[in-house]
Amino acid sequence: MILAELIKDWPCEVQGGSIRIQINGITDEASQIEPGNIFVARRGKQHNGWDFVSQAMEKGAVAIVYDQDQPIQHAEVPHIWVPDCSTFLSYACKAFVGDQIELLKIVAVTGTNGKTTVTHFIGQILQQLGAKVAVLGTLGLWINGERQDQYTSSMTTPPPAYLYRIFSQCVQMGVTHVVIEASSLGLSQHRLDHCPIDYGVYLNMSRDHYDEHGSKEKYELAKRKLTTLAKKIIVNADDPFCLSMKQHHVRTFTFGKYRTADISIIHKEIEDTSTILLVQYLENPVELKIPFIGDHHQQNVLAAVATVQQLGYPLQMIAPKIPQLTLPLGRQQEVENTKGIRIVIDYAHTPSALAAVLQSLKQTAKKRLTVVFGCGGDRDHGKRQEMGKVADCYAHKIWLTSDNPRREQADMIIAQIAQGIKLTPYAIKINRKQAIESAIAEASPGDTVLIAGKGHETTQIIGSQVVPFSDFEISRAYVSLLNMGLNDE
Ligand SMILES: CC(=O)N[C@H]1[C@@H](OP(=O)(O)OP(=O)(O)OC[C@H]2O[C@@H](n3ccc(=O)[nH]c3=O)[C@H](O)[C@@H]2O)O[C@H](CO)[C@@H](O)[C@@H]1O[C@H](C)C(=O)N[C@@H](C)C(=O)N[C@H](CCC(=O)O)C(=O)O
Ligand SMILES: Nc1ncnc2c1ncn2[C@@H]1O[C@H](COP(=O)(O)OP(=O)(O)OP(=O)(O)O)[C@@H](O)[C@H]1O
Ligand SMILES: N[C@H](CCC[C@H](N)C(=O)O)C(=O)O
Repeated sequence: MILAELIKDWPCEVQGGSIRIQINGITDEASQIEPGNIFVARRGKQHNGWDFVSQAMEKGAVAIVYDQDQPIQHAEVPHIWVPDCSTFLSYACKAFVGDQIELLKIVAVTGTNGKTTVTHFIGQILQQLGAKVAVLGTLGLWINGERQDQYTSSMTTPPPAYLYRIFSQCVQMGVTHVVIEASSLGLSQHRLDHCPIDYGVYLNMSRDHYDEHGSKEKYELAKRKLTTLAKKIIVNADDPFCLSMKQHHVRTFTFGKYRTADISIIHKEIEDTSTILLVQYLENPVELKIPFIGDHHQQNVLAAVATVQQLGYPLQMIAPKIPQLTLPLGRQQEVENTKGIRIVIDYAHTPSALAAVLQSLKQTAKKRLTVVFGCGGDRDHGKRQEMGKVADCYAHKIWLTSDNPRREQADMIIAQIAQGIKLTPYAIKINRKQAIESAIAEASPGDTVLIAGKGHETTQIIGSQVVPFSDFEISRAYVSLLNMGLNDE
């Protein structure tokens, strides 16, 4: 593509070089520049992209985009001033891949909890119905249920330089539907600004990321942005915030527990490990046999069913696919053992997620319920005490430990969580491996041990160090020691 063509419809001022040059990509990460790319020198909270212009030039950048008052450094290439680098980045990455992505049906799911779960449920249902589906989010890129290891962004909602490259690859591979997670930070940081989203799904709204956004209001405003990006919104009518999104869009569809929703639950039965819902849309009720229990999973399945219905598949075709649904990695993942203890790994890292998973485990717990968890460093401080309160409410024993302390002190984070615990006995073990092993060692047959917060994660971030760490592998290794009797006293 010719640079002049790319920038002709965007407000900008150009100095130096020529804009009649061929470009072959755009990025704001200097280390990712390949010869022929444009470097967008974006100012962030940690760094100023302008400081990496020389690195970008050495790697072969052919133009620099910036939005600050800076003297030109490399007059041999065009310096393009734009009002805002982040929105330009989103616009330019989309323009670079062109109209081909209009061939894709794009669904974006937002909510405090359940985005990964619902995107994967939608993907699983569509795949069973014969579509070729890409699912993109916290667990990376999956196409028809297979993880694509070549995909490298660690973000839930990938920045534009990744997003549009993936869309373009999806078109080449014959993908028909792309289901993405729209995180609040992804929305506020303009990662999705020019994305042609057909359906925006609003799942739920509660506390998370208040510090990163600056306030509860700014977090909510970020979530609201999806109403301006999606052609139609699909809304959880049981959640007041989600329902209020109807005021901001003319095309809405609702799902929920009550008959006022477009798709609603008219009858429910809970069995040992499954839930049967009778749901209704217009006059035809259908039965959904959900292979899990827990109110949150009813919400997730209903959201997925509503979305697939809106994509054009009748409920009668969707219903037979529901019993085959599986939870994504690290979501209520069981660790098998011969000691009769139920050990569950789960990604709950917000107060409402922790409440949801503890509530559903309590429904089936035969004896005591123990929870092992911590809270992430450099993330919302206010949720820590709230998570302490939730654990206090449901568990018989709490083990407080580290969860990616990042640049904070793990013991300080734990002290903030402990402020929420009033009645339940708790123990502190900063070393997460020891905390997990102690909780399992202390459990008796019939007890349930929930290890929450890190789910599928395979690392622990301490300061600037990233060390291998998996709740699942540590628990599995420990139970196999127990199974061999090596740890019996
Ligand atoms: C708060 C936040 O989201 N920050 C993201 C944001 O940082 P930032 O805007 O402050 O950028 P910065 O790091 O100051 O860098 C400024 C510019 O310099 C460039 N740079 C920087 C350093 C360098 O060596 N070379 C270089 O070129 C950067 O690419 C960037 O263009 O842009 C960076 C580059 O894309 C991201 O790495 C960074 O994610 C941080 C690491 C992060 O952890 N984000 C998390 C909180 C996040 O976004 N999470 C949500 C999911 C949340 C959820 O699901 O609950 C997500 O969508 O992933
Ligand atoms: N609908 C829901 N309501 C409340 N909690 C939920 C819901 N769905 C899932 N959870 C809980 O939240 C945890 C994380 O789920 P999931 O990964 O699907 O959410 P997410 O929104 O994608 O999180 P993140 O974007 O931070 O990765 C689950 O392990 C479960 O404990
Ligand atoms: N997407 C979330 C995941 C948090 C997971 C938890 N283990 C933590 O590190 O806080 C975030 O980046 O805030």
